[in-house]
Amino acid sequence: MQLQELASLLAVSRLVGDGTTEFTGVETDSRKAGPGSLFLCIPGFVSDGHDYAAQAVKQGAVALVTERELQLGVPELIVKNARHAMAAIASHYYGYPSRELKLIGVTGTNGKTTTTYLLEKILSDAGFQTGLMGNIHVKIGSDYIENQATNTQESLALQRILRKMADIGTDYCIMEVSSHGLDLGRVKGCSFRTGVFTNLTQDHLDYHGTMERYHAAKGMLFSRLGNDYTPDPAGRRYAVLNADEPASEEFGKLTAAEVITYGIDNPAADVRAESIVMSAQGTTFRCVTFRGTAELTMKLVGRFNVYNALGAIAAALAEDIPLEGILDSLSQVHSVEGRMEIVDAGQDFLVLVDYAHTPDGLENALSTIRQFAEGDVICVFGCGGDRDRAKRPLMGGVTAKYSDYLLVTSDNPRTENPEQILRDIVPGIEAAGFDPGRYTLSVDRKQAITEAIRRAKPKDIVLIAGKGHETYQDIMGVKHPFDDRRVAEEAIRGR
Ligand SMILES: CC(=O)N[C@H]1[C@@H](OP(=O)(O)OP(=O)(O)OC[C@H]2O[C@@H](n3ccc(=O)[nH]c3=O)[C@H](O)[C@@H]2O)O[C@H](CO)[C@@H](O)[C@@H]1O[C@H](C)C(=O)N[C@@H](C)C(=O)N[C@H](CCC(=O)O)C(=O)O
Ligand SMILES: Nc1ncnc2c1ncn2[C@@H]1O[C@H](COP(=O)(O)OP(=O)(O)OP(=O)(O)O)[C@@H](O)[C@H]1O
Ligand SMILES: N[C@H](CCC[C@H](N)C(=O)O)C(=O)O
Ligand SMILES: [Mg+2]
Repeated sequence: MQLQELASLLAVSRLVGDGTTEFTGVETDSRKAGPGSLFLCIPGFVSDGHDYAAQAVKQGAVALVTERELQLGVPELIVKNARHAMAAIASHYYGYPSRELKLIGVTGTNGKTTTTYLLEKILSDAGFQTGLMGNIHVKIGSDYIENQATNTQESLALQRILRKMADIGTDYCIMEVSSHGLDLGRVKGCSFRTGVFTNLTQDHLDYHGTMERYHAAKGMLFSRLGNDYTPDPAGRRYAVLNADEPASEEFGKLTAAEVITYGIDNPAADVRAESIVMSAQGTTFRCVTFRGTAELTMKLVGRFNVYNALGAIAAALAEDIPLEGILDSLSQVHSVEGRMEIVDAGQDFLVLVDYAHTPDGLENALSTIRQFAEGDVICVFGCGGDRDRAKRPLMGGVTAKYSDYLLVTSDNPRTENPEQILRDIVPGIEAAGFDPGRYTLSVDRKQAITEAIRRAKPKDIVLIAGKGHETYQDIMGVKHPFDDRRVAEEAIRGR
């Protein structure tokens, strides 16, 4: 492709040098920029891509997209906003792949991974070729690539993945859309078929600053849904909204897409769960929809998973998948990796690994466990570093409310002092009036898990929260191998 072709994408841009310069690849990371590539200079949070342009040119980059003239001996396309330009360029370079498949985005504070997983199962069981993008892995055809990057990829990586999916004839791509992804324009250029909203509770205030701005970021997914009322079913757009969530009303107004709602409490929801019966083995409910009513028995536990199932059902019904088929698929799901996952090494108490890492996630996980607990509830948890600090005491308060014993430990401290993160959690535990003799603080997560398991008596439940499927612990930028499930198994065997 020639550089001048990209200049035509943006009205406010300026070409310096030979516009006919051909490039054969696009990169934002100088370390990967090879001969013949176009290097995009992105100003980041830690460093500025412009500072790496010279390195990229040295490695063979033949042209640059920049926000200021760099004069490095190669042609430059100077743009106002490199991040926005990246999204436009990525979409163009990869040939607008989201137009060649049906893209379903799931956003919300909690439940994105679970909902995408359920929807992918339903659609693939219905005979469609599916792709998946989320923070456990990226699935392209039958290839699974573990996702070590962000939940929602940068636009360049995202469009590249969508191109691969489109090329192998993928019918549906189901992806998690994070608030960072929306705010940083990572999904600009994505033509979404459907947006699904799960819920909005506190998280990521370090990034968004206020709940209002966090709310507004989530709303972007819905304001983006098509404005072009195509009568052809293939061109229709749907906003699948949780009718029990206050934010849904506004998201419904933001979108031109057809709104389909789901819920438990709101009787006006288009897809509802009635007569819910929950147990430690699973959940049964009557599913009342605009395409009939049927009963579902699923192995997923907790009221929050009823919501996740309803969101998936509503989105699948919009795709004309028969209700019986949908419920049949859901009844087969055992658990989603790292979400209320049982660790069984033959012990006489229950050990669960769950990804709850927000106050609401913990409230859901623990209140569900409390309903079934016959013995004590022992909870191991921590809070991630370089993330929302305001949620730390709240997480302390929630765990104190539902647990009999707490082991407060490190999650991913990242670049923060692990001891300080623990100190930020404690005021919430104290404010809840929790007995100081019933909690311990230790930055060593392995030790905390081992101690929790040593303490467990028959019929107790140990919840190890926060890291779910993660197979590493990020300490000062170094990812040390760590898997809560393996550590728990070892501790059980070592008892
Ligand atoms: C705050 C944030 O979103 N940061 C993301 C951002 O990093 P950054 O802006 O700091 O990038 P940077 O390191 O300063 O580099 C700037 C530019 O210089 C380039 N560079 C850098 C070094 C070099 O040697 N050569 C070079 O060319 C980089 O490739 C980049 O283009 O761009 C990086 C590259 O795409 C991301 O990996 C990184 O995500 C980090 C890992 C992150 O922690 N993100 C979190 C906050 C996040 O996005 N989370 C959401 C929320 C999940 C949820 O809902 O719970 C998610 O979607 O995952
Ligand atoms: N609908 C829901 N409402 C509230 N809590 C939920 C819901 N679904 C799951 N959870 C809790 O939140 C945790 C994370 O769930 P899941 O991974 O599906 O969310 P996510 O939105 O993908 O999270 P992330 O933003 O980190 O990608 C689960 O382990 C569970 O404890
Ligand atoms: N997508 C979330 C994951 C948090 C997982 C938890 N283990 C932590 O490190 O805080 C985030 O980036 O905030
Ligand atoms: Mg997720």
